[in-house]
Amino acid sequence: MTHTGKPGHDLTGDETGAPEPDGLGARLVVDHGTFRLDIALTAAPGEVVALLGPNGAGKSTALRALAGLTPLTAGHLHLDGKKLDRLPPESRPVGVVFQDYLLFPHLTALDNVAFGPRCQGATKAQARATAAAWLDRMGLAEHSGAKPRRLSGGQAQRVALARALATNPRLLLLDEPLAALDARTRLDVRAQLRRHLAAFEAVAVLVTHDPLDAMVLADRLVVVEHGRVVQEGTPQDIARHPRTDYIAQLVGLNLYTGRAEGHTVRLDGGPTVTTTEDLTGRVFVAFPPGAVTLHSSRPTGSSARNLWRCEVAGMETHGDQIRVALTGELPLAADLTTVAAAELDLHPGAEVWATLKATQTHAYPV
Ligand SMILES: Nc1ncnc2c1ncn2[C@@H]1O[C@H](COP(=O)(O)OP(=O)(O)OP(=O)(O)O)[C@@H](O)[C@H]1O
Repeated sequence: MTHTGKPGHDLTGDETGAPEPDGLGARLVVDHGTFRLDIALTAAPGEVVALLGPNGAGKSTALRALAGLTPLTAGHLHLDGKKLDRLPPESRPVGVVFQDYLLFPHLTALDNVAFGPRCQGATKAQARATAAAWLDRMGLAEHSGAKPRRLSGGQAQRVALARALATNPRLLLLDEPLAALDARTRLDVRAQLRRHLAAFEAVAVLVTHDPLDAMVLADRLVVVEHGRVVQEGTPQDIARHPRTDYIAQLVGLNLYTGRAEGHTVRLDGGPTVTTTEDLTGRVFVAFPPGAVTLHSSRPTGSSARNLWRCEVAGMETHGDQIRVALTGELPLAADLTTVAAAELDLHPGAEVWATLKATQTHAYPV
């Protein structure tokens, strides 16, 4: 991947008169009645950024604003130093892969891909040659004469990607690129898409509410909730240091805030937790559900510094484990094997004791 490693882009752009760097520099403000999107978004050429967030967070609105399908209420949009705000969608150097691909049903795969170059002024022969090269690169050469209805979901996805890339976009937008695929196809297509995105030298922005897609496909995640950016960083950084409940749930962690004094954190409105980190002041404390051990009676002689009395609020299968939701002194999720759940005679309302080793917790400043 061709990371330029450029430091933070100028977000204010023309407001300061500073030249805009290559890549994407945007502040997208869109008013939809009671909903307001207001996010800053920057990306260097070669970077893949995922907008991740729950339903209704504003991800699609952001994508539509980048594509020019929804006008900005305020803010700005620069790409490779050029201002795009007022350009109509068809004049923007932007390629879009829509969630359901939106291939032209009456055109062959080849002509679907040739459509963009044709619109850009290529002759029919040139456009078809470009399209054939892209289909070949996508491993679809033998399907070039097929109409979309004869293509599998994974093949249609690649045709849509080829169609977007055939126009040489400086910004590639992908809206939930894998959502239309079944679980098995998804795995393959995700791996292929990752390779194509890695080879793409301009900016790619994808929208997803699937954390796995985001983590596998993107170099950087921008998490959006209620129209605002709540956290951004590398997938590893976000998984290790979630800063909202939504992100903690996505990455499967129990997350709390509190005040640290050395190795002890007094959780907001809750008990204390002993951690390995030595911190002072406001902190987050996170730990995985698998780090919690449950006991049917108060354990004696346990070396765990963290011991809480809880009540089982609910249980559900989670992979090959049982995830137990607990209330009480400290609301938390615990994962245990089916055998362990049976031995503990767990059921909603059951009283249990939870222990957690300090070494399994992770504290970091708010
Ligand atoms: N054209 C529109 N007019 C009015 N409100 C809109 C319009 N488009 C979206 N909204 C509202 O804006 C908010 C954000 O919607 P958006 O589709 O951008 O969210 P999202 O994060 O993409 O969600 P999802 O994952 O469900 O697609 C929602 O409250 C939605 O109802």
